[in-house]
Amino acid sequence: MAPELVPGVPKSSGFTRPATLPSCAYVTFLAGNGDYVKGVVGLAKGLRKVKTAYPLVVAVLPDVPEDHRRILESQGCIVREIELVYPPENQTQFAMAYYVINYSKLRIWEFVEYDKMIYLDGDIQVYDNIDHLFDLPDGQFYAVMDCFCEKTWSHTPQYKIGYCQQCPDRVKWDSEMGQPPSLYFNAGMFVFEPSVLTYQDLLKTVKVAPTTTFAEQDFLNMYFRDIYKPIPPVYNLVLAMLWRHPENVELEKVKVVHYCAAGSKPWRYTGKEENMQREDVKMLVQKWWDIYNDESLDYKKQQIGAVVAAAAEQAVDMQPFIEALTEAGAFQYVTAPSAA
Ligand SMILES: O=c1ccn([C@@H]2O[C@H](COP(=O)(O)OP(=O)(O)O)[C@@H](O)[C@H]2O)c(=O)[nH]1
Ligand SMILES: OC[C@H]1O[C@H](O[C@@H]2[C@@H](O)[C@H](O)[C@@H](O)[C@H](O)[C@@H]2O)[C@H](O)[C@@H](O)[C@H]1O
Ligand SMILES: [Mn+2]
Repeated sequence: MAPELVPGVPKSSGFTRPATLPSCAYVTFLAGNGDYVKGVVGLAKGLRKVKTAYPLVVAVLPDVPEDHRRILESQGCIVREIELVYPPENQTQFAMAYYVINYSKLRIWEFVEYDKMIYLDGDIQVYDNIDHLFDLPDGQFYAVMDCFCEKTWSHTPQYKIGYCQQCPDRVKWDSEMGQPPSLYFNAGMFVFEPSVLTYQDLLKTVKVAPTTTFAEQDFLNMYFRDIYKPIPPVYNLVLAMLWRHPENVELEKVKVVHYCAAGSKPWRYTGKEENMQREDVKMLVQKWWDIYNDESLDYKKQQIGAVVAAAAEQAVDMQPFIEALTEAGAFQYVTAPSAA
């Protein structure tokens, strides 16, 4: 009999996979012992809520403490330790000082047990299933176009003349300034194919690349410029788009929200920063918390529920197991419909 197909299970897990079925996974990045772990827990629960068929791998730097790693594993994440990637010696002032650690995202190209991965920042939430992105044609780098209108871009020529790729006709690029900037993506979400050759070339190139304000985001845009393919903004709503380009946003259709505007990280939200009192921002922050606080989305409860439902379907009497588990305090359990 053909081996059971378990989509997204890495080959190394002992399952036999037909060569034709690609192995896919979501991957995020976690550094430090701070509160970004809440972002990753929220992401894991959000992906479960939209019933993704694929696992979430968390690439952790060595400074992520054991207890945070245990929390992530208890939420069904695959925790993989990676080494720090140091950017070359530089005098550049990054837009955010902590961007210096973001170069370590490059390590995910080494996860070659997966044929295709979707990278998601820890400050992203997925509100609709996006598994279909794994079916995009190979050989391209897919991501959503960023916006140049936030103050974080004030150092750039495009900001100085008010040009933004989100609305190239509002203020046209002045050809006297040379070529307009190439299409530029936000590196908080992208679809890519792990590869040892690409990984080695990335690490070699980053050592000699100029360091710039948006650190690894700028570097990835330079590196993948020739194969970058924009995908619709519903797959990565850079929050500032709500007030910078509302004409490009249909909020009810948005599948992925990126809480990257200053003050918008839900787990740190105070509402004090600019734009943070907007009704749409407050709604999106609440939406994130509703998932984060939803215990029915916790990994353990979901798994037991799935096992019992499957057993009920196969008319297996789970009562003795449920009584034993309940006595052991494993969970407050609503008895599954009787198999009879
Ligand atoms: O202290 C930190 C800062 C950043 N990150 C990771 O690096 C990503 C990029 O940083 P951030 O999202 O804050 O950048 P932004 O998208 O806001 O520019 C985060 O989403 C996290 O996955 C982290 O784990 N710990
Ligand atoms: O290290 C550089 C970072 O650059 C990007 O964030 C920026 C960028 O998108 C600007 O365009 C926005 O104005 C800004 O708000 C936002 O924080 C990525 O989201 C993040 O993952 C990371 O790569
Ligand atoms: Mn982010």
